[in-house]
Amino acid sequence: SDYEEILKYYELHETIGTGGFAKVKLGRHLLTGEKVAIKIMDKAALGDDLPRVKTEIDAMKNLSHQHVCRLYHVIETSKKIFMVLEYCPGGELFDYIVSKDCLPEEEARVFFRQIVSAIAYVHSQGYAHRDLKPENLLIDEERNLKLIDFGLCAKPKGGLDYRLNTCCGSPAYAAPELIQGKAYIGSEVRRPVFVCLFFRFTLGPLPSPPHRAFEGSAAQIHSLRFPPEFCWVALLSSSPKLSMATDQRSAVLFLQLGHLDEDCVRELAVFHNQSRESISALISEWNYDQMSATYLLLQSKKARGKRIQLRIPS
Ligand SMILES: COc1cccc(Nc2ncc(-c3ccc(C(=O)NCC(=O)Nc4ccccc4)cc3)c(OCC3CCNCC3)n2)c1
Repeated sequence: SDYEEILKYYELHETIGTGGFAKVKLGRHLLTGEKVAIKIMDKAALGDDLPRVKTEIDAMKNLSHQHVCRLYHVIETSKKIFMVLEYCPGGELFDYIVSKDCLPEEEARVFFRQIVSAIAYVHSQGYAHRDLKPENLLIDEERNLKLIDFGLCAKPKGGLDYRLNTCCGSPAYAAPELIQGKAYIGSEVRRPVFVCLFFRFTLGPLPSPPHRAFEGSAAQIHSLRFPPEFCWVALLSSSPKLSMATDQRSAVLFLQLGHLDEDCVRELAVFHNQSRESISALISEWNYDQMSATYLLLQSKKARGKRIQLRIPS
């Protein structure tokens, strides 16, 4: 069956989300005990959207950043594609904001910085996300944000400055220039909704269509009853450019990828009864198979201060 291969390495548990053509189940990696999110796509249902999934998988293989959800393992069978991804126990940012009614400014500021850092990084790798919304921002165990995407990301052929025309993403969160059908540059589209969602405001009846509220002068924005003390106008200014300082830490991460974590390599070498050199060579191929998935999950476990002991499957 199509589940034979995935069940060799993971337990499958309840469904935690369904997107357009994907179902996401909670899983557990047998060797490390780590929870994972397993995105299951049916190749027939994907139809001519299949290339977009390949684009997403290639994108994920090139994206390694502390605020972008990590891809661990890809398994393809005759009918299905399984993507084993980082599980975020905190769920969606959207639910978190609603549950707290409003975020304290300091917390909103930290989240906002993490989003800008993730987006700047994704852009620096030549990708435009194109469906940025609170449902696609998840909270990890340290209450940091992780950017995800349900396969809408685009790597414009003409590079990032190529003028994208397809109006995509979710209308409710779209920036004015998108709704007005203007050609836009993927990396410059405004994100007014984040300013709203993050700053204390009571969810009054949004003027319809919602994006109208962000046009023009600050006066209209008061109609959203923004507390005046927030200096948000700069973010909603008419020039869409957000200066995105890429986060230096992601560069460090890339360097780390060059040097594998000795403890994790040793644990795998012992488990597989192989030399550390042969294990390091296998991991460094980054085939997104069981070897690299186990290495990444051990590294994540170690980063959280947990023991990295591989279990002999019972
Ligand atoms: C505790 O209760 C809860 C409750 C809810 C969730 C969780 N946790 C939890 N952890 C992990 C996931 C997940 C991670 C990655 C991807 C993905 O598709 N990556 C691909 C990707 O990131 N591309 C990409 C990124 C950046 C640039 C370019 C491409 C898909 C799903 C999840 O999903 C559940 C859905 C539910 C519907 N809304 C969206 C999330 N849920 C936990």
